[in-house]
Amino acid sequence: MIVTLTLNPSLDRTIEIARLTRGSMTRATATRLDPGGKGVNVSRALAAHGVPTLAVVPCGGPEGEQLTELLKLEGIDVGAVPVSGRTRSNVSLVEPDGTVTKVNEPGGSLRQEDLERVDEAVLSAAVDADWVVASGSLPPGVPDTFYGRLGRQLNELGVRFAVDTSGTALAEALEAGPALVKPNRDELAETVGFRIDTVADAIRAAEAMRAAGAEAVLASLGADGAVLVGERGARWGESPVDRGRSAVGAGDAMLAGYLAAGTSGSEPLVEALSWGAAAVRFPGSRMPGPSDVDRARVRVHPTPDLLRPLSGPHHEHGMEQIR
Ligand SMILES: Nc1ncnc2c1ncn2[C@@H]1O[C@H](COP(=O)(O)OP(=O)(O)O)[C@@H](O)[C@H]1O
Ligand SMILES: O=P(O)(O)OC[C@H]1O[C@](O)(COP(=O)(O)O)[C@@H](O)[C@@H]1O
Repeated sequence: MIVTLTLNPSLDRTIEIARLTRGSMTRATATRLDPGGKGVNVSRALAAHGVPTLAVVPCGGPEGEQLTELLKLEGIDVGAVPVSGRTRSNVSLVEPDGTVTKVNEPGGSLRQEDLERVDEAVLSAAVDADWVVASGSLPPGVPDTFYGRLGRQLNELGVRFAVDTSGTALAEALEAGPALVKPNRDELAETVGFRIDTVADAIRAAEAMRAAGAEAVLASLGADGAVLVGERGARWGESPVDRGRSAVGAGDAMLAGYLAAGTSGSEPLVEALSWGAAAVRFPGSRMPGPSDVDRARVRVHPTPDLLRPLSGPHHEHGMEQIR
């Protein structure tokens, strides 16, 4: 079983519009609502593939109730921890050329007693877990040391810990020696303090993250695929997408694919890339199931082209690269 922890889950509203014009009224052409947050998405992708998973989420207010309802409708086991702060809503505005403008709320505050109950929920579920995955931003009230401390507790239990976050929370988590981290290009650059312009830069940054404590680094590079750096060296692969709809949640689907490979015996980088590319083909943060994943399109390069420049500038969702 794979346990996910999303300390700052969300209701993700995706609104498709013809064109975003600041300061004017725009009518939506389509809209969808997904249960959201990075760990939540990992659980959704795993569940869609029949991989046992539990999503631990603090839930507050009517939005929290709606989140648990939506997750249950997708057949996901939810470890809901009731909290007083309201669950947030995040909005993505999507234009026909694929440009995504995203607004993420900070999320309701968590108090010390909320965090203790979250800890309890994760650690009791961890007893039966192959992995615990902590993903996403920390809501107000949560110290940057939270993931690092959780990682050390999981190490003592002998449970593998994966983390996908940013900033100081990521730097602190590295010190706990996680089995896996999944930075994107911006998170790599922010952590190591140099620009990531080529595959070689990404590999060098991933090596620096290993030196800081991570056992393996799955660094996602948007349209340029991903590098996997671990004790067996560095590998780079890609999975081109012709017609992408939304890269929101693609990193979460990719992480889910990597973890699922451990339970099925498949090649982790191929699973990661094929699940990530499948998510990009869907609107909003819809997660792919088995029939959506096309492993034949994945190219893992035996020798990475180190000098290959990465496409586009550093970006959050990068859909301008998909036409
Ligand atoms: N434009 C794209 N074309 C093909 N694959 C993509 C594209 N954008 C994202 N992906 C896939 O999704 C993965 C995660 O995307 P990325 O934007 O790097 O992460 P995150 O969503 O965490 O910011 C990539 O490694 C890649 O496999
Ligand atoms: O916790 P954060 O960093 O605010 O991110 C939350 C958002 O991340 C998502 O999980 C999508 O993640 P990515 O686009 O980074 O893959 C959304 O569902 C959610 O709105």
